[in-house]
Amino acid sequence: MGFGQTGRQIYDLASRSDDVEVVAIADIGKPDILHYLLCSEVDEPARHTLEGNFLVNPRFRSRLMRIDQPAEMPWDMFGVDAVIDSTGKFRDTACMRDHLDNGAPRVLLRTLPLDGIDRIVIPGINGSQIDTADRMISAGSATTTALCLLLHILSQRFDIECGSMTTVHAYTSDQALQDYAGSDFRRSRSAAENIIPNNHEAGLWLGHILPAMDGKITTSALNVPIHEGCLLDLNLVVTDASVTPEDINQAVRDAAGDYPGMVAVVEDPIVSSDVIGNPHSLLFDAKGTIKAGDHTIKCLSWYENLGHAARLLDVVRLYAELDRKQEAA
Ligand SMILES: NC(=O)c1ccc[n+]([C@@H]2O[C@H](COP(=O)([O-])OP(=O)(O)OC[C@H]3O[C@@H](n4cnc5c(N)ncnc54)[C@H](O)[C@@H]3O)[C@@H](O)[C@H]2O)c1
Repeated sequence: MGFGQTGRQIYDLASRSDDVEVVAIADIGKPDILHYLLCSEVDEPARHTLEGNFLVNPRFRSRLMRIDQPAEMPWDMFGVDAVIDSTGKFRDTACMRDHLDNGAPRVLLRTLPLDGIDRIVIPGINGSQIDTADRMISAGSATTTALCLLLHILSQRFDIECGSMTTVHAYTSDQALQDYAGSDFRRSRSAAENIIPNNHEAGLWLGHILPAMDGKITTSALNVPIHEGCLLDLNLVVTDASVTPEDINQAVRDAAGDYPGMVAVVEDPIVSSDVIGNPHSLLFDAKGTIKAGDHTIKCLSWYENLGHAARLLDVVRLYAELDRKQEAA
């Protein structure tokens, strides 16, 4: 549900996979406009045609439904294995329950939840801990995934006392182009003209993903006037005063191979536009690591939304594989 930037990226990735099919799409948008938006951003628009209310690609046909509430979407008619909710609107358990009550065996949020759910799954970190009983799931967010992957890698090599993360984030579609009264003071200011400080919820949920990091990392965001490409700025206080920036860089280089397609290290002096279209969830910037005093290390990493769309499909696959094993047992 939600055929926005993330939904379209998921759909295009699925259309080029050999295992995931999108059978139905719920959005408030008209089918011809959704198709137009999809074609405006994919590499091969000719692969995607609109036939009545169906989006069609060489692998599958997806029924477009103009529905704006999870309680109204008849998932049982489509026999789905899972629903991905990428509207950003239905983040509480009551709405997730509506998806389940309408025949979705599982619902996967594209972003962090508002209240307690069964599990937050970050592939590469806790994907092996999933359970067949999980029904309400979140795949975190692009920022949460980048942060957790980096903390996971560094905490296996270094003792981290505490730290702070700021994501320098591309604007999101819920921000106003012009000043416009919203629910939050700063987010009511023009996204096109301002650096806008925001809270970031990743810190609240870190303990669910990396228990050892619970309460140790504060998180915030600066939304900036660029369309795509985000920079994770992580400052860590490490116990060992002898740790050097090169030690940190080498730890990430050594670990990157354990996270194929998810983590990579860039040695070139890149900028945000260089990361557009990069499917990694964490692109560690080896030139960005510096040290202050004896214990404070600062490092930079890049990511963009496409990597998160890929991780959402990874989470769908993790549960499909678990179900297959369960059925075979
Ligand atoms: N893209 C990012 O970098 C990013 C980062 C953090 C959080 N988010 C949040 O995650 C959510 C999804 O991200 P996105 O970039 O795909 O957003 P998006 O705005 O591009 O997509 C949201 C889609 O959901 C649809 N939608 C909205 N309300 C709906 C409803 N009631 N019923 C059915 N469909 C509905 C919209 O028409 C749109 O197509 C947004 O809330 C966004 O703010 C995005």
